[in-house]
Amino acid sequence: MTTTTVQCTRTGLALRDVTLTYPDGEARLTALDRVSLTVAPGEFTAVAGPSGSGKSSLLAVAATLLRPDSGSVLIDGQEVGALSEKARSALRRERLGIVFQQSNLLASLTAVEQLLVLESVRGGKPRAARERAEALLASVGLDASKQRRRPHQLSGGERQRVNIARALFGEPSVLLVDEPTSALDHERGAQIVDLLATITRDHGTATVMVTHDRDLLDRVDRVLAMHDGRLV
Ligand SMILES: Nc1ncnc2c1ncn2[C@@H]1O[C@H](COP(=O)(O)OP(=O)(O)OP(=O)(O)O)[C@@H](O)[C@H]1O
Repeated sequence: MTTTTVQCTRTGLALRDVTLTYPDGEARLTALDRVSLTVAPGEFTAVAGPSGSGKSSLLAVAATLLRPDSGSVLIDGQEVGALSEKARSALRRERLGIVFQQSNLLASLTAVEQLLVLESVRGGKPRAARERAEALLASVGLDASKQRRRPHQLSGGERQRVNIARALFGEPSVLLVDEPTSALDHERGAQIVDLLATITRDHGTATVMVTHDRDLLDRVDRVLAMHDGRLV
């Protein structure tokens, strides 16, 4: 019998010597060039760099959505490359929270339902799940009336808060966030980054935020610069 639930302690995220290439006509384009990175639980790391430097590719590999050509990815000490597709998706569900650049909220669902839909997939107890979803949304700054709104009735910053709460709903060890401030003005962007810093501390997540907003980098524990697929 194959076990899909991964039993391991929280040690965060590690990438070791990761290289990723994409097909580019006859040749291959190197998007990640021997990248190594460790993010401990409770640590908030930003990856900054110009457009095309490989930031989203780094996040996709860490999110186990792309397999690197070589090197390894460890989530809570578990080597991802060694896992079957089924075990990888279980690991993703149980260990990873992902906030994508585009808000991929479902148009017909209220904020609280965006979280509850995940629980219905998991088959948990509805009442406890609702209470937890409401508490999480409140903790990211959405009051009861906003929790009942659909995405088009919320501002960009509020939608981003729903995205973040949804990513936290599965109690992830590793939180991966792609350009969370790109659609926001400076003040709202700063509030979102401060929120991510608080979450990292309170939930003990190993958080990686990709950004090219240099003004917000003094709010994180560590900044890594990406250039031409390399971390420098
Ligand atoms: N699916 C793909 N097929 C081929 N090349 C790709 C693919 N995705 C990305 N690339 C290339 O890989 C390199 C890294 O892209 P990536 O999206 O990781 O950069 P980025 O730093 O996230 O950029 P941005 O800040 O503009 O989002 C770029 O040269 C890009 O053109």
